[in-house]
Amino acid sequence: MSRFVVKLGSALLTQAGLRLNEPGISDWTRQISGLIKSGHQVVVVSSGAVAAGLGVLGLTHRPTDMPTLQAAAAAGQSGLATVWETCFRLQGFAASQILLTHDDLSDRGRYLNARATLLRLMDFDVVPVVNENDTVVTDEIRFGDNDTLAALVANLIQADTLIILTDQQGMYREDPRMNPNAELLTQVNALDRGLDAMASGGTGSLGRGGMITKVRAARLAARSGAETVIAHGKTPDVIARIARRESVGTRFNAPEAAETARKRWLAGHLRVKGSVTLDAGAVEAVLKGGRSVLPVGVVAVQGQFHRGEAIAVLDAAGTQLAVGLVNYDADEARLIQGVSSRNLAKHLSVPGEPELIHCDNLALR
Ligand SMILES: Nc1ncnc2c1ncn2[C@@H]1O[C@H](COP(=O)(O)OP(=O)(O)O)[C@@H](O)[C@H]1O
Ligand SMILES: N[C@@H](CCC(=O)OP(=O)(O)O)C(=O)O
Repeated sequence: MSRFVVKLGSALLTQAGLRLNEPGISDWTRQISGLIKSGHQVVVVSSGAVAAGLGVLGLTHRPTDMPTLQAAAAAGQSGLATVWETCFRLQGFAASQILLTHDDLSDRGRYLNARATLLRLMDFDVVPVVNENDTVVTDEIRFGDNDTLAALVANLIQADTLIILTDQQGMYREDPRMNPNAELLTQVNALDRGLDAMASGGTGSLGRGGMITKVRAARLAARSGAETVIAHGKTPDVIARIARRESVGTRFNAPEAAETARKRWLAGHLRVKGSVTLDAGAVEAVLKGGRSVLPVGVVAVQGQFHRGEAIAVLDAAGTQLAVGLVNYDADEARLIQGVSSRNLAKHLSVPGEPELIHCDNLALR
């Protein structure tokens, strides 16, 4: 048995951006049902609520303001879920709707709950259809694109393969909308940082993330050992062919062994309330030595956060190196930055742990 997350983007799920692509959804449900009948488990991550809602609201263009976008998502989501459910029922399966926000996945208790529910649904052969809960999220906490959400779901259920279906044959060396002669990449290493420069954030008129969010999603999925395949959703039998490991689209190999579940959960904190900047010695200790972040190596503290919350760890250039759970409030961290751990009592009335972030609570980016 293998576990798959199949993500379908807005570019595929709508017809001219105004109606749901029902023939497409019918064909993908047929393919996904085939996988389930062969003993595999599948979670679907489906975009398309906003695009479907535009038609319901009588709009001909995607609005830019949040209330109208959120209204469109609410108006479109029920129709989207109904189409998935109807199509799966015709294949002999039930479907279920799961709407998630970033907060659901950054709170450890809710994360574990979501995991248990998804796994239980699949035990019952009920197909979870996941989307972002667009109607309630604010700009600060939204994933925005469903590529990131799909990668976190792949981490959550420890999927073997994340399949991202879009309106291109895969990832090219350059955006094919800019250079139609760009070369299609068939096999890459998900951890190769060189891929970022080839993937632009440019999208079609409906998508949100472009290729860059897909590359980041592949890297995130690789944390739990999942491979990612990006392919064109209209390639005949694309899902079955990927499951048979045929060469379709771009396969992102996941070379590293899976991280611990706790570190994966930590790495999924994409929105943080603050950060600390490290000096060069501390950067080296954290990156190469796998060491804790000590107050003595901190040169600046940004934002307002509380003990136990997730914060980012930056180098002097502002590059995010890691995310970790901090042992002090921001105000305390400012008092002890640059201070040796044995001298904390001189700066704090109640000194706590010697580490600002313990290495067990630190996930490298
Ligand atoms: N290197 C690249 N290879 C392929 N597509 C790219 C690349 N860089 C940018 N893109 C763009 O990414 C788009 C797909 O992303 P997006 O529109 O967000 O679709 P979806 O809704 O499926 O997520 C493509 O149509 C393409 O224009
Ligand atoms: N949650 C949104 C989808 C966001 C989005 O457009 O994502 P994507 O198609 O992955 O670029 C919706 O249902 O409309």
